[in-house]
Amino acid sequence: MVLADLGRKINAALAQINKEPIIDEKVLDALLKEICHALLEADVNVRLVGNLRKNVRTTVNIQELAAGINKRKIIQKTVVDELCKLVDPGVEPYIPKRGKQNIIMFVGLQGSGKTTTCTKLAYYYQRKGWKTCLVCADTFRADPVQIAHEGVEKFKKEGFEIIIVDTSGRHKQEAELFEEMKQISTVVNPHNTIFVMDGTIGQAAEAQAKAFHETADIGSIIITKMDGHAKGGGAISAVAATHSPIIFIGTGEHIHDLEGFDARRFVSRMLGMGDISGLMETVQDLKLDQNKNLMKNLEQGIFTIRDMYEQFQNISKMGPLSKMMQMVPGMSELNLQGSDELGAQRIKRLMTIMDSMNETELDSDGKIFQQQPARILRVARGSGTSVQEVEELLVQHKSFQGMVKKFGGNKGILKGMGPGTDPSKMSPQKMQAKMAQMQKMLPRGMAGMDMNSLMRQMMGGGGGPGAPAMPDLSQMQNMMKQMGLGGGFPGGGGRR
Ligand SMILES: Nc1nc2c(ncn2[C@@H]2O[C@H](COP(=O)(O)OP(=O)(O)OP(=O)(O)O)[C@@H](O)[C@H]2O)c(=O)[nH]1
Repeated sequence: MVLADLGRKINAALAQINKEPIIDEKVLDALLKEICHALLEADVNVRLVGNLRKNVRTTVNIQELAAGINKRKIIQKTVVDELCKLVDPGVEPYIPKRGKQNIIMFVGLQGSGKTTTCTKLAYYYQRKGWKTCLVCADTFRADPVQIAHEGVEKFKKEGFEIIIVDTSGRHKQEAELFEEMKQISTVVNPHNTIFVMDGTIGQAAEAQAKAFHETADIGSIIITKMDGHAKGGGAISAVAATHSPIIFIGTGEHIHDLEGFDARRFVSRMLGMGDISGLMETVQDLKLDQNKNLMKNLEQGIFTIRDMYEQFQNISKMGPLSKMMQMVPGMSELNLQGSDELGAQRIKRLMTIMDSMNETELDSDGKIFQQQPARILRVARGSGTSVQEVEELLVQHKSFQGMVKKFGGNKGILKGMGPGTDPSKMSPQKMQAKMAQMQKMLPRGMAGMDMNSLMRQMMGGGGGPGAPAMPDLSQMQNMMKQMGLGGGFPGGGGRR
């Protein structure tokens, strides 16, 4: 993601002031110049960048700051606050209400990713247990207004809670598009109109957002295509043009590639500081607390084969592992997109093997297979795999057990995240402590690595027992293996 470049540049500028012996006007000017330059390069609107510079200068008055006050900290905090303001209009988005009918209308230009995003959003709510449906008024036929109206009325009668209306962006004339949008809006009377914007459009974003804002009562924004080469800065201007909050960003073409948006978390992730509360929410979404046995086991550092099976089931529902990894402080710079397919395929394969295990085996810690190797042959035959693959699964399980001991247990990261914990209510101190704890758990020497060669090493299947030892990379590979990613399986590949 190109935003990571922006984050890196801002980070470097912020870090630079730590090296300056004296913080004076000159240092502040140089810092602001660097930051503004980076923002402009990322296509953030010139006026917004100018505002940011002015606001920082107003808030941080070097002359008036008393001696002894930590000027560096004040400058850094002010810059982060201003970056957050860029993407946060200070307006609360519409929150759907349970048990009610929430009509959500999508608008946006052709190709912005509307239809894809409607589907992702419908799936997002469905996964969370809402009765959800889609009205496809995104049609070539001449009667989209009627289709939208009839569709919404039908689903209202049937008691759907989330009714998403997709509209068309295929018009030769902008005026026609806006007229149709108005007519559909009148007949479906949406609770929330979501403006979908392509994250790659750069400086054109502001004018486009303004035009939509003047016609439709835009309630929220979703920015798509924030994977790949989106500079993203242009789309940020949409917030200022519409005074509407970004609620999600699209980060790929798959149904899971929709991420909730929160200004502070976004900036924190962009600056490589991780997104602990996002990670905690994701972990909570795994509904560990509904599985009392697992929670109890984790706290004691126990992890049976069945636990692994259930976690794979949950993870498959949650979407790509790379999304979770990017929330870990220091991991955001790793572009793990390509490994998702591989991870998903691998998980499926491993689950097939576990499907052929009996109750005793599933509830065991895996040692039973070493004691009675005939079981391995039986499972391999039953699952249509090979002895080697079953053995690989057992190795995988063992490394997960190690991970659970590290992350779980009394001092683990999962401690305090049991049933009823709400990460959004966690105190900043506790959040900070968790973050520091996670950072300590990361493999040594990750910072400053050549990411390309790291990716080559991880995905190239060069790892696994027997591979030449690489001090930093082997640790990284281990971690990736433990998370179920990377080509590090012994004899990688197997039958697929
Ligand atoms: N990489 C990436 N591609 C996306 C994302 N969202 C949508 N796309 C792709 O963008 C293209 C256009 O998406 P659509 O959903 O058809 O766009 P639309 O706005 O509905 O377009 P019309 O139906 O023509 O109005 C498709 O190829 C999608 O797969 C995203 O977040 N990332």
